[in-house]
Amino acid sequence: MCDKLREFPTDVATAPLLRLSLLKLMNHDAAEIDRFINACRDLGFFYLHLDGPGDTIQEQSQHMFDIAKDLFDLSLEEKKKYDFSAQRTYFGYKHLGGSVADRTGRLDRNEFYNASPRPRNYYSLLTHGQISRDDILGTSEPWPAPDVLENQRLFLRGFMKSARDIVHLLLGLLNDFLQLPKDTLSSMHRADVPSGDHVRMIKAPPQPVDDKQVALGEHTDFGSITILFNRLGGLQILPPGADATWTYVKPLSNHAIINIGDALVKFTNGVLRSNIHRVVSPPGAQAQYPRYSIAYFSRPEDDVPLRRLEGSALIPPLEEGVEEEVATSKEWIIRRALGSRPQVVGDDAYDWSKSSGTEDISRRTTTVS
Ligand SMILES: O=C(O)CCC(=O)C(=O)O
Ligand SMILES: [Fe+2]
Repeated sequence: MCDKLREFPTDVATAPLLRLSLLKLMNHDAAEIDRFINACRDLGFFYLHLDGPGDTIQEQSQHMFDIAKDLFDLSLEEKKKYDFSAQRTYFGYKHLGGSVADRTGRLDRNEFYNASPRPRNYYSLLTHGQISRDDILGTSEPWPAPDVLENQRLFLRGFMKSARDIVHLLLGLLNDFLQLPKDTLSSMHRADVPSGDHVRMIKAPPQPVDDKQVALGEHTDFGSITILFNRLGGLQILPPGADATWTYVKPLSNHAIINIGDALVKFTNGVLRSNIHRVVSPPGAQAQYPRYSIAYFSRPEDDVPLRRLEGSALIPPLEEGVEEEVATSKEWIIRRALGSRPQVVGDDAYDWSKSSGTEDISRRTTTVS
């Protein structure tokens, strides 16, 4: 399949992510499931080979890149009409430099747009029986959206449905591994209940050769599982351990990049790992091109408390004396997503700790598991 990957330099070290097969996981191949579990525990990042059952989402992801290009080609004035952050939502547009990207207070070098699968009044329509419960992913954007997205609403919905199917397969396998009561994880990710699920389109322009900075600041993802499509390098992960150094994740054709987010770390008291990652300028000759990426974020339903789950012998108890600071999924995401935006939280955006997630657990510098 032609997916416009550009040549990745051969002299750059890359992260040794496992390459897992969607087909094998769907077929409950025991060895593949073991590899999957190891990937979720050790790094929290892996490649998912999509050929076969993932052909549709691969095709959809190609089209998502076209949509992203059309979207970001709009004028800044037009795009800013869809910045709703003053209304304390992370849905909508974030302009270039709209968030703090590192501890020294430098600003990011990317713009992005978070598109929700549901119409703004989806839940009230649902309550009043005006749309059916099995109209799983809604039919429009929750907030006003530019025509380039409005016109693609059905398509976006199809893409998100494909992504959700993969997420639910993976949640089911994790549920089995953790020996949690059946459907514990999937029942916290129901499609017809409010959640922060969305697709993000990102664009990072080429940076001045002599002034390259972090394009997207280091973070762990806030939710459960992320499905990411990359064509250019630039994504880097920080493996566990005190001596770890940033390592590029090389985009592979016919593969998505999957990673675990904070919610699964909290649910499992650190059995699963949410890896710290960031985006820098693409390596080598790739740096001259604008970098687009597409991410689907799956998050627990808004009201789900992010805390250790009961009911699994595999999830260790909290350490003696440790009390969990419990936030709901929605509170956690709002704090993290908007906490680094000066436009929303003022000077607090420069206090890195105020928008942090499970990074300290992710480093694994104090405990060995
Ligand atoms: O653009 C990428 O490759 C990664 C984006 C990312 O980590 C995010 O949006 O959370
Ligand atoms: Fe991320």
